Amino acid sequence: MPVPRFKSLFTASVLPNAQRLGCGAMWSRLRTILPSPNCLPPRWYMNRLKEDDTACLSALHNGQIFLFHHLSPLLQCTQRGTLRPAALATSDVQSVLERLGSDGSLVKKSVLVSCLEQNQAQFCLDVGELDQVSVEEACEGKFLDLRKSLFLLTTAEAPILAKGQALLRWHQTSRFCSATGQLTHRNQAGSQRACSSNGIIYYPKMSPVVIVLVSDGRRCLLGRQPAFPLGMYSALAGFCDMGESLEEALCREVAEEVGLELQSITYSSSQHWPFPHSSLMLGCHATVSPAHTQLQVDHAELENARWFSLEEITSALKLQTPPQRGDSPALWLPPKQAVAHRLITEWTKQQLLKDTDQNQRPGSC
Ligand SMILES: NC(=O)C1=CN([C@@H]2O[C@H](COP(=O)(O)OP(=O)(O)OC[C@H]3O[C@@H](n4cnc5c(N)ncnc54)[C@H](OP(=O)(O)O)[C@@H]3O)[C@@H](O)[C@H]2O)C=CC1
Ligand SMILES: [Mg+2]
Repeated sequence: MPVPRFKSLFTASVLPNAQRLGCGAMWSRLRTILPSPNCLPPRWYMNRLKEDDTACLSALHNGQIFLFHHLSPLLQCTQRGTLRPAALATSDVQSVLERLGSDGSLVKKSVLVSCLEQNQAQFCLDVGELDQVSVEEACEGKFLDLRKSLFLLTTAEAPILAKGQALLRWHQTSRFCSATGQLTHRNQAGSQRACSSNGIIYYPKMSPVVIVLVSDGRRCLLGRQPAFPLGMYSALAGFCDMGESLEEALCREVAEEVGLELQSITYSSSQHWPFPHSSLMLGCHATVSPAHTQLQVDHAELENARWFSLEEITSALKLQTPPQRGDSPALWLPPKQAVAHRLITEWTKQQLLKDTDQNQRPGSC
């Protein structure tokens, strides 16, 4: 497809304004002069689909769907033996649903999650009301628990599944208005619900969660919850309390869970995480004084927490398969898609650089 001249014009002049004014307002002003949908940058096109039910329905008919069954995504095996989320053409999903006796309205319950470069929209749909095995056979895939999927998937589509599950769950649990008790109705994109009696609009909610990799300069601190897979340790995390800043939440969580006082905090990156409902994970690094590293683990929160050396972490990062019952307990780290993994990788790189710098100093042997 030829690159539209509009695109470079928007990127250079309109996009910065859109960011300043807020995309919604900017979109309303510009919708009359914009070119056809597949010339729009994907983010703008997504915004249009959220506001225009007819356009969204048409995008759904020409789009792709990731299927879920009771919130577990459908995965397919690739020729190389790896797993990938099944992105099915809407027309194919429609025929499968009809063959399995569902009426045509089910597909309209899809929620908009993403958009490919050529503005082909991607949706998620939960077909929990149909027989799981029949859908798996018809679509040549398997529905797999999302937590397990995130450990197995290496594709860039993993965050789309996480977002899709969070949105689907929100719709399943937000059918009634909390003010009037009346039914709520969703827009076609699934980005909001409105009360049928007083029009209050509800948007999907996320809980802010802080997550921190604490270091004493030589080692990093990881904790283990009883529900974690065998051998897995992760960075310390906790929900923000109402009114707390990121820094206050971090200091409180670390003090509560392991009894340490943080010296410095640096922000790293954030991530949407679909568990337990829908969280915005705010990832940070923090340091404690090497003189005060004694842990007081709160066993109501954590099964265990301990300091890990650089060697232990680098070996764990190389592990390809999770430890099995009966193995000697090896350290197993969170999946690559998790912000905890990113924090651990960043810390490891920083420590290796520090070691290299020290070895290259004049006089070091
Ligand atoms: N992506 C990643 O890399 C990682 C993500 N995480 C995620 O971080 C999340 C938080 O970590 P965790 O250590 O469990 O948190 P906390 O240490 O805050 O402990 C969890 C407890 O906090 C209470 N709580 C307070 N606010 C909420 C809320 N909005 N939703 C649910 N529970 C709340 C609940 O207690 P009660 O039941 O008593 O009310 C819950 O059991 C986890 O859900 C986990 O999935 C964790 C590690 C890595
Ligand atoms: Mg915690």
